[in-house]
Amino acid sequence: MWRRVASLSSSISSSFLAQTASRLNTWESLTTGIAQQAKGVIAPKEKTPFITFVLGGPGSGKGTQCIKIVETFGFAHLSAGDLLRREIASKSADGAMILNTIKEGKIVPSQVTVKLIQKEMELSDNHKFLIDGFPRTEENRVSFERIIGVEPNVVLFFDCPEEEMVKRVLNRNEGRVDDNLETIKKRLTVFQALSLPVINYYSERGKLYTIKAIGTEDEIFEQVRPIFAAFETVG
Ligand SMILES: Nc1ncnc2c1ncn2[C@@H]1O[C@H](COP(=O)(O)OP(=O)(O)O)[C@@H](O)[C@H]1O
Ligand SMILES: Nc1ccn([C@H]2C[C@H](O)[C@@H](COP(=O)(O)OP(=O)(O)O)O2)c(=O)n1
Ligand SMILES: [Mg+2]
Repeated sequence: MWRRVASLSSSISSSFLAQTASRLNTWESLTTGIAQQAKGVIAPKEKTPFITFVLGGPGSGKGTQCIKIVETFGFAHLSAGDLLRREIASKSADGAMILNTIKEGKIVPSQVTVKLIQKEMELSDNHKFLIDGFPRTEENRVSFERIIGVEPNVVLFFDCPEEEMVKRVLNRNEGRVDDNLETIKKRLTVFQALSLPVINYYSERGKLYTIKAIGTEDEIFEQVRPIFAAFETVG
């Protein structure tokens, strides 16, 4: 599990820690390093993480399908957009910059977003993560790999016609500052220019699962379900 514990036994030998460190390899950066474990701050994560990136244009249904995946397969849902909106609401130092970026339909600097994702991953007891709306740019992707130190197991792409995405976003009714025609148009341009290359990257690496994101929510989920069911069977 991913739980933090108050202390590790002070009798843990350095050779044990060395072995643990080598087993953890990719997780050292995420868990702030083995040195802190030696100090008794953080317990080793017991399970290898299973990471799914959830991609698709604005309004393609990522968040809606993530809720179903969580209910059915027990993932932790980390929405990059929700984490950024939480920063705005908390009036943190980056809040004003994030708000302006989102209003403009642009992408927040990767370091900010990756740090928020990293914090949520560290705090989670789960080892299965749905990272929704990330990576949206090559810079996002490279930054995650550098800071977190792992690659996704699965990348879902919700492929939806633009006119359907626009219709859905304009009807979303969640009071979002970016759910207006002007911002959506900008977001669609950013999606084509910056997000499609990331989708192509994962396609070339054989990690991409493309979902035809039209039809009812349940019909779409029936395309999603077998992808995760297959991984459950494997282990
Ligand atoms: N299959 C669907 N058909 C019609 N509307 C949908 C469908 N899936 C989601 N929606 C609605 O479209 C809007 C955008 O969905 P959302 O899940 O927020 O997309 P995203 O996270 O990709 O922007 C929401 O109001 C949602 O209720
Ligand atoms: N990786 C990300 C994800 C979201 N953002 C910003 C810019 C996006 O337009 C907004 C909203 O993202 P969100 O995923 O919530 O949007 P949709 O659910 O696709 O409509 O947040 C970002 O800068 N970087
Ligand atoms: Mg969303």
